[in-house]
Amino acid sequence: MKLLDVDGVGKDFRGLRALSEVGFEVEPGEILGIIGPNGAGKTTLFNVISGAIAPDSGRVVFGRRDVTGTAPHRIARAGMVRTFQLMRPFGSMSVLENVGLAAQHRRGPLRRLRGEAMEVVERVGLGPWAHRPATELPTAGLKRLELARALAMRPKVLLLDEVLAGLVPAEREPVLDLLAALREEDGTTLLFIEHIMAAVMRLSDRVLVLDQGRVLATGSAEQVTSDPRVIEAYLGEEPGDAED
Ligand SMILES: Nc1ncnc2c1ncn2[C@@H]1O[C@H](COP(=O)(O)OP(=O)(O)OP(=O)(O)O)[C@@H](O)[C@H]1O
Repeated sequence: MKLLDVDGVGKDFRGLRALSEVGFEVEPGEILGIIGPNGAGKTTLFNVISGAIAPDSGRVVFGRRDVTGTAPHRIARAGMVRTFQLMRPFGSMSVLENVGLAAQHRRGPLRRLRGEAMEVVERVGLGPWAHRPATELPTAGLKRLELARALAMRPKVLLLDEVLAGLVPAEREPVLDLLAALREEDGTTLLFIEHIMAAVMRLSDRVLVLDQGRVLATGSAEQVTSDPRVIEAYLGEEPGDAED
C-alpha cells in the first residue's frame, strides 16, 4: 500500500533541468530520508510535492488523489504539510499565536483549535515561550516553531526541509526524538531532506539520493552510504564528510 506516489516528475527552470524523471513511492508510516549535493533538486522536489510549484511533467498522487499542481493550502488541508528552511514567523505575534494561526487552517471550533495549538507548543518544547513574541526565539526555537506550525495542521505526511540545520548537536537530539515519536505515536509519515548524515542514518527506513535532478539511488541508509556512485557524487571518501 502506498500513501504517496511521485511518478516521472520533471521540472525545468529556464533550461536548467532541476528535476528529471523523479519517481518513488512512500508507504504509510514510513520515514524517507532525502539526501544529495547542493543543487540536486531536493527543495524543488518538496516544492512540487507540496504544490508550491507545478511540475512540467509527471504527477504526484497523495492517497487516491492526484494532487499535481494543486494549491499548497489544499494539499496541506488534505494532510500533507511541509516546513521551510527559512522560517518566517509573524514576529509581532506570540509563539502560541503563530501556531494557532496554522491550526486555523483546519476546520473546527476556535476554542478546540487553540487548545490543540498549546498542546503542540508544549510537545515541541516551547511551552515556556508560548506567550513571548516569536522574534525573541533563538535559531533552535525558530526551528521548533516551524515544526509546531506544521504539526498544528495535523499532517499525515510531513515534509521536513533541513529541520536540523543551524542547530548544535545537543539541540538536534530532542528534535530527532520528537520526529521518531511522531511516527511511533501518531503514525505520521515523514520525508526529510537532511545533510547531517548521523540523523539520516538514525531516522530513515529508506533513503533517496538525488543528484543533478535525478534519483541516483534508493535503499537502506547502509546500502546507499556504501554505494560507490553515492560516495562519488555526495559523500566523498568518508560518509562523515557530508556532515555540515
Ligand atoms: N525558482 C527557481 N528558479 C530558477 N532556478 C531554480 C529555482 N529553484 C531552484 N532552482 C535551481 O534548481 C536547482 C535545484 O535547486 P534545489 O534548491 O532544488 O536544490 P537542493 O538540492 O535543494 O539544494 P540545497 O541542498 O542547496 O538546498 C539548482 O540549480 C537551483 O539553482
